[in-house]
Amino acid sequence: MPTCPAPVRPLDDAAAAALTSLAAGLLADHASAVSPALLTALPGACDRLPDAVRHALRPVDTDDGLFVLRGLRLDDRELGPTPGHWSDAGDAGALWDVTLLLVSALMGTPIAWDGQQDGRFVHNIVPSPGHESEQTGASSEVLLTPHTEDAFHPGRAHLLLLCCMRNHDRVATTAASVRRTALDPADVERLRRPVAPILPDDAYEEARRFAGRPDPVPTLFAAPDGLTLRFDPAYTPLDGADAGWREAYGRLGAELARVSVAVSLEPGDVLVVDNDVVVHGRVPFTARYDGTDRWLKRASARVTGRPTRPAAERGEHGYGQAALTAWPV
Ligand SMILES: O=C(O)CCC(=O)C(=O)O
Ligand SMILES: [Fe+2]
Repeated sequence: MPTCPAPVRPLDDAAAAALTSLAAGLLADHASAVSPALLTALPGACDRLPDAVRHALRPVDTDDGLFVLRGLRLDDRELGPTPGHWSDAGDAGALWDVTLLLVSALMGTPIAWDGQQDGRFVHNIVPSPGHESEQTGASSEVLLTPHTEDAFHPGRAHLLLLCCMRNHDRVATTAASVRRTALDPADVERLRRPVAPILPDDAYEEARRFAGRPDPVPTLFAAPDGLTLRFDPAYTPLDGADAGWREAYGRLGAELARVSVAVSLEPGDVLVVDNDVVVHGRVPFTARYDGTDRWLKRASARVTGRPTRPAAERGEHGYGQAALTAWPV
């Protein structure tokens, strides 16, 4: 797998400084990165950024379905130890939470989930003892299979943002764009039919106890700009699917593996992924558990009016989960 052929969007020093000082000002005004008032102040703060910065921070607009924003400065010596678990993170790296929220707010509306990481809008992704083999951000020893983020839910993000705090071992995030695959039109037709459901992942304890019937959902969707996908094989039971559909699903997985790129994020990088076009994952690694582990911050945003998903999704129950938005929309 090639390492980082992902498109890089450079942020020049002036733009990086404007963003960082805006984030520092917001954090000083609100004392904590998890303050609800800070969230509602984000759009007004974004309006104060120069046009050039706003342009550099436009959403993903190519068939790669992703880019790496590079240019924000992060000094490892100023960062405390990597938390051992997301629940120990507290205010660690809070300036980066606010920076990531600003980048998200420039592209859409940040969202969060009651049932994930205490409803925080910025998640801490760190390897945690006891979770090594899970299919969640806290794992390490296993391949995190390529997936659409929060694929089980109709309110999932359009954009996923991963900001790298620390990555000494250069562990790669993987990403594959459905628009780079070469699929047989007959397979596309099959996979556009709602055949198998996608269950909530292990990060959502409450949703996993939901008693309602899981609805089958389409895997592919023909949007006006090209194909989009909703794909999470680790949480997709295939028992109700016929053999032809299963084979097509397998060929989609193989094509995504063929076009997959490995992005080894550097401190200060923000990987922006179009969650309708690209599935992402992570290669296996061995956790250090000594305070110097890999550490990412993750935010999610919705972009209103995007024609990238079937209208029928709006009728889904979402396993009783509701996304929270940073401000009323
Ligand atoms: O650790 C990574 O590179 C990606 C993990 C992941 O899938 C996520 O944070 O949503
Ligand atoms: Fe993910």
